[in-house]
Amino acid sequence: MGEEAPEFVNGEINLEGKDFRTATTVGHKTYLISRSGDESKSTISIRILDKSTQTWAVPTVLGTQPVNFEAHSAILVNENMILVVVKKGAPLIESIWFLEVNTSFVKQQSKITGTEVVVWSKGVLGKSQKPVVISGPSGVGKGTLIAKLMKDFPSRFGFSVSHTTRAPREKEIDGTHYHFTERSKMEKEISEGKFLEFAHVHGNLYGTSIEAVEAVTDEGKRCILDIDVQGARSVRASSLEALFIFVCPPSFEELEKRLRARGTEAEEQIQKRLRNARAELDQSNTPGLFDHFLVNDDLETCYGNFKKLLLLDDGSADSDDSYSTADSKSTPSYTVLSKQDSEILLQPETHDVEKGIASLLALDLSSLSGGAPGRTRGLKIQSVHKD
Ligand SMILES: Nc1ncnc2c1ncn2[C@@H]1O[C@H](COP(=O)(O)OP(=O)(O)OP(=O)(O)O)[C@@H](O)[C@H]1O
Ligand SMILES: Nc1nc2c(ncn2[C@@H]2O[C@H](COP(=O)(O)O)[C@@H](O)[C@H]2O)c(=O)[nH]1
Repeated sequence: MGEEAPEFVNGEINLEGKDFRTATTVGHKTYLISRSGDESKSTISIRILDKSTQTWAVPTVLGTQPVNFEAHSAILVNENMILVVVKKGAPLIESIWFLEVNTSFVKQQSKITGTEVVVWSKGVLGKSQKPVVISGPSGVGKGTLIAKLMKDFPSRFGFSVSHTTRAPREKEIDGTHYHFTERSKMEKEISEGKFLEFAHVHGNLYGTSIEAVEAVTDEGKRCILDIDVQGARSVRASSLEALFIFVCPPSFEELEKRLRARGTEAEEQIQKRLRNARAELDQSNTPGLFDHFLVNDDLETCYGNFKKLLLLDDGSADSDDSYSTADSKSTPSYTVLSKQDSEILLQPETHDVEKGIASLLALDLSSLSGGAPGRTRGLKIQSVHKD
């Protein structure tokens, strides 16, 4: 594993002098978190000691992990997760991570892999607006509506770039319209838990990676997903809270006309898409699946109604959860000091306090939401000023 073996003193793990290693006990298990590699290219490795059997396990580690840090500190948040603060010399918010050890996602993945599982989730300040899922039959105009929204509100909305095994159309750019990928590669990544949802659509595999959604929300934008009805159903069943909109054609004849006029599909594919359209229109009526329906007859009218649903018609922003006012651009390094109820105190390095560039911080975890396989949101940070 590339790091030193743990030493024991009186039956406990000896951590003395090892600022790169922490041991956190959750129930009868102790999670040993160590840095492996050097400071310029360090990653975290994890081992689990089952105290009842005195056996070590190397868990399957999922999620995006913290990299390139000097040291870390850790504290138990609750029986489900450990807060890990890494020392990075980067804005504090880049340093706050959660290691999930017992959440429902961990249990689900443990069942699938048949191994011990831990999952990383990055901490994010404040909450984000609900992503918007847009579904509807091929050719109805989803892409056209989304393109108009992106053009009018580029700083407010971001598109979740899906993965697909279908071949790119002329003018489609890899990484912008889709991540065009090989089926075997995509299937492997699905089995590694990297996808929020996936479905076989019109003979190809399509899917939304967790990273695709997080990349948009990390930029502070509202995420738009253009996915089929099966995908919408999977997102409904996931932990991602979203707004679900179904776009209907004014008639089946008009849908066929648009699909043909677009000129991107061969006849066989057009026939397949039209057959699937009937099924999608039927399934869109599943109770509780879609929150809103839009009929895309006249484009401008439909776009106006779309904006109304997103509360954009009167020039006001959609409900915007306020973010913490803590200065997330400061770069002092912090370590975990103590925990009381849902508040964790973080201590800056002594010389940062002496220089007057840092004070104690209180991390309020009472409104956490989300979590692995996505980000852990709802963090609030406040400076604690001494009188
Ligand atoms: N209201 C409308 N009236 C007439 N044509 C339209 C309207 N909306 C979209 N179109 C046209 O219909 C065609 C299909 O639209 P678009 O590509 O946006 O559909 P889509 O739902 O995204 O399809 P897919 O699911 O296959 O990606 C395009 O050529 C587009 O210009
Ligand atoms: N379940 C998912 N469906 C997706 C995703 N990305 C796109 N789609 C849907 O596929 C069809 C066809 O798209 P096309 O670009 O080949 O015309 C369309 O209904 C999309 O909504 C996805 O990630 N997951």
